[in-house]
Amino acid sequence: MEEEKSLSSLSDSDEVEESQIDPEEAKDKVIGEPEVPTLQPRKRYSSFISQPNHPEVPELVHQKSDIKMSKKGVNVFVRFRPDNATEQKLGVQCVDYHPDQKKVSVSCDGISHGFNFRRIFPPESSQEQIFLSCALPLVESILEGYNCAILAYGQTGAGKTYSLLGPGYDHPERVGKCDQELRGVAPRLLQSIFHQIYSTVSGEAVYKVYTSYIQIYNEKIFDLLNPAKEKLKVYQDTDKGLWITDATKVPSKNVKEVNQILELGTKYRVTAATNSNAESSRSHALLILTITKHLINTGTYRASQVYMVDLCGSERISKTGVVEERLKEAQNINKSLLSLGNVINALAEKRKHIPYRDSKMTRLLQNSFGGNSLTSLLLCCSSNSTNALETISTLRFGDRANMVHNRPVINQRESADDLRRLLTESNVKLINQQKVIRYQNERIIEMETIIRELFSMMGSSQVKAVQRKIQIPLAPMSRNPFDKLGVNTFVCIFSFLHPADVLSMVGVCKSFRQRLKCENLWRYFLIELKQGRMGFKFIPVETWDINFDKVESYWEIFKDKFIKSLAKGMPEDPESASRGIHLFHNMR
Ligand SMILES: Nc1ncnc2c1ncn2[C@@H]1O[C@H](COP(=O)(O)OP(=O)(O)OP(=O)(O)O)[C@@H](O)[C@H]1O
Repeated sequence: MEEEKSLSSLSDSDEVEESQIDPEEAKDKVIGEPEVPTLQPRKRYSSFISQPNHPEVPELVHQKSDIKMSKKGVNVFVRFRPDNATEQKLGVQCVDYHPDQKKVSVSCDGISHGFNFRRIFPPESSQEQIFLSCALPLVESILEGYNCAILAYGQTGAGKTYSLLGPGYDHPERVGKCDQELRGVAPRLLQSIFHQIYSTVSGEAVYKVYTSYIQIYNEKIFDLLNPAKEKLKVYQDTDKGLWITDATKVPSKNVKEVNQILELGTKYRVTAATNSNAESSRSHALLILTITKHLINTGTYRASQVYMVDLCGSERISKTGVVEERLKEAQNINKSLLSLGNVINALAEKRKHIPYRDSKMTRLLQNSFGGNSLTSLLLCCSSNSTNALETISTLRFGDRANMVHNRPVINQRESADDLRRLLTESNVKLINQQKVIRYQNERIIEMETIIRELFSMMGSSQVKAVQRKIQIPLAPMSRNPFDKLGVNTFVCIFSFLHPADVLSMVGVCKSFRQRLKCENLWRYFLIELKQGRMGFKFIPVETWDINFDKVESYWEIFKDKFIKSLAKGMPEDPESASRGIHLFHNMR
């Protein structure tokens, strides 16, 4: 199995050779294989998804959430579970739900306590509703490279494991075996993440997913995937962020593999029977997903960590009736939850010192509360009067968590190899462009020579005929026929080139740009643009019915954009260039 490394510490050498893995074949792989799979999105998965009832991803097809997660704040949700048999006998309902699903009031000893949260779920709410609100809106951010945390908090027996994982997740042999509609937030989130990964357009990104599963028991961190590893340590630095040394990270390709990891871990998670819960979790469990995304086109690596946290329940020792070993556990559980409460209070009050180091749990959740993470906190409560005090205490905790501000950022870094590759590609492009420019320049010189020869062969009567036709007075002293006609050789060449070529050459070739100082050339070019004749190399003069009176207004529109940097000198004879072009078209 691969050892834990911080996400951001993944160096290029950590990335194994990329291979395309067929998700079908991936299903049969066993956990703990040494190779790190790369999850290449497949186009065919996209088409699966567009078929509404395809068996591969049936329940994901129409999933939508009406919740918009706050990135800065902790998003607090509340779920009330149905009464159990004892509660039904001993108590009554003490909760009033407001129809807006955001307000709730709890009655205790004749006093009503009101609270506001992002959404409140009454006992009849389904597992799917919880997932759609608390977790689905995070999926996009997770795959963008944000850290996310989903935490279940509440009194013992209030439904944290049920909501986060599902019924049966306290028993290794029942992990992942519950009915589909009873699956909790975490398995649904995993499915959604893998679904998104495989349905991204192939070739854009390559993903890798690793899973870790740890527990905090009696203030020590244990690796649930390798119980021989005890007392794991938490480290933090500005570069690598927060990481747990030595925690096993298992490369995972699909939900089935993560379920196998959960199954393995659940064997070692400490649970015990208490008066409040026949299968009470005695440790805080953290399922940690590490997702790396390599964006091929930009050579960027993004990495996110997803914390799915099933906290132990707060409990009144007198009520739960625990003794000896269980009592020590209960004291430790309460102590760490108290530390969490203190951290939340300090953050809510914007104190300078936040006591993250008071317990292992608060240290590990440093990103989730007040740090680099998007956080969804699910408060699990009973709505029965026998638990009213605990419910109020849970809701007060959530009330303070509402005031906590986080600072999530996309975890991103560039890969040196990819940057080198992109640089080489740009250099090759540049060399090719330079070749094209050289070729074009050679052609221009060649054409200039031909045109000069052509003009020198023209007798003075021919030149006069041309002059009469276009009504340009001859400059009597000029020796060069070009000058006589008021035509610049380069202007002539310009009229032979495709305007798009001209523009691209101007963009890349300094000497070309310098020769194109004459404003009239630009006028000509703009007229061509305006008249939509960019597609023709030679423009028949018959169709060339430009109203020269309007040239000024075209010119005004584009002058600033095109000319400012290019045409510093004003033409000596503003008419000459356009006349020259006109002449050339007439001659052809
Ligand atoms: N929404 C619900 N609908 C039906 N049954 C529920 C619901 N929530 C919890 N339960 C049941 O209540 C019992 C206690 O739930 P669970 O073990 O999830 O509590 P917990 O908060 O994780 O407790 P602990 O902190 O002691 O581990 C379980 O039998 C569970 O199946």
